[in-house]
Amino acid sequence: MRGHCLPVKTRRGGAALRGDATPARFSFALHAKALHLNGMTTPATIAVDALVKDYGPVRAVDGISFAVRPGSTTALLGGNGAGKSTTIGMIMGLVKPTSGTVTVLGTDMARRRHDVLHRMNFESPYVDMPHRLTVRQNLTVFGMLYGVGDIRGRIVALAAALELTDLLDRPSGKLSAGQKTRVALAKALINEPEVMLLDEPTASLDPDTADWIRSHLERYRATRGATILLASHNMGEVERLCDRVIMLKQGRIEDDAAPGELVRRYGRSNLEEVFLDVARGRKEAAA
Ligand SMILES: Nc1ncnc2c1ncn2[C@@H]1O[C@H](COP(=O)(O)OP(=O)(O)OP(=O)(O)O)[C@@H](O)[C@H]1O
Repeated sequence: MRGHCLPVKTRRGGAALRGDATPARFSFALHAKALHLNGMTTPATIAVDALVKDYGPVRAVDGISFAVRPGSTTALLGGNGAGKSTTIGMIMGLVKPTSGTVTVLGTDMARRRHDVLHRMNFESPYVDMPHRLTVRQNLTVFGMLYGVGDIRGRIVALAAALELTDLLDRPSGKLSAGQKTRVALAKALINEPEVMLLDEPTASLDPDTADWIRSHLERYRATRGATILLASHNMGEVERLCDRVIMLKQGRIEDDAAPGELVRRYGRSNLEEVFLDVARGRKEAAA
C-alpha cells in the first residue's frame, strides 16, 4: 500500500501530497469519513473529527481531525505530553472526548462502540495484566471478552508464532519486560483485529526483540489487511513501519505526511531530525 498519494492538510493550512510513486487524481473531503481516490470512494477505517480532550484545565487534545486509510500503518508522533495516548484512548472508546467525534469502521465510537470493539484491539506495554494469572489464563480471559471461537486453538497458534509456548503456564507477573511485551502482542492479536491501536509497541525492548516484533506486525498487517495506528518515540520504527506520520504538538496536528516527504519538506536527512525541528519549533527549510 506504500506509495499511494493522499492529500493531507498541514497545520499551516496547505494541502500536501504524501507518498511519492503514484500520481493520483483525487478529490478529498478533508477529515471526512470517506477518502476519494482516483474517482473511487473508500470508507476511512478511522475518522477523527474536531476531537478535543480536556483534563480539568489541561487541554490534552486540541481539535484534531484526520482520516486513516484501510490497510495503512499511521504513526502518531510527538514529544512527551503531546496527546498521543489520549488520542488513542479516545479512538478505542476508553477515554471520553470533551467534544468532537471518532468513527471506526463506520461506527460512531461515542454511541455504538460495542458494535465494533470485537473488530479492534489495543496494545500498550504500560497496561498490565493480572499478575497471578498465567499467560494462558490471561489470554483465555481476553479471548472470551472478544468472543473468540476456538480460544484454545488460537492461543496455541499465537504462542507458536510469538514464541510464547514455554511461557504459557507461567504467572504473567513473573515475566521479563520483553516477554510481557510479546504476551501483550498476543493479547492484541487474540481476536485477529482489523484495526490495531498500538501505544509504543516496542518500548523497553532490546533491538533484536523490537525488530522481531516489528516484523511480526508488518506480516500481520500485510496478511490480514489490517489498519494500524501507533504511537511511538522510535523514529526508526516509524520510518520502517509507517506510510504516514501525524506529528502532534501540544494536542494539535503540526504536520501530516509520509516519512520521506517530511524529511524532504524539512530539508533533513532523517525523521529524528524532523522530530527535533518540530519539537523545538524550528520552521522547516522547505516551508
Ligand atoms: N488522566 C489524566 N488526567 C489528567 N491529565 C492527563 C491525564 N492523562 C493525560 N493527561 C495530560 O494530558 C496531556 C497529554 O498526555 P498524553 O499521555 O496523551 O501524551 P503523550 O503524547 O502520550 O505523552 P507521552 O509520550 O509522555 O506518553 C499531558 O499534559 C498529560 O499530563
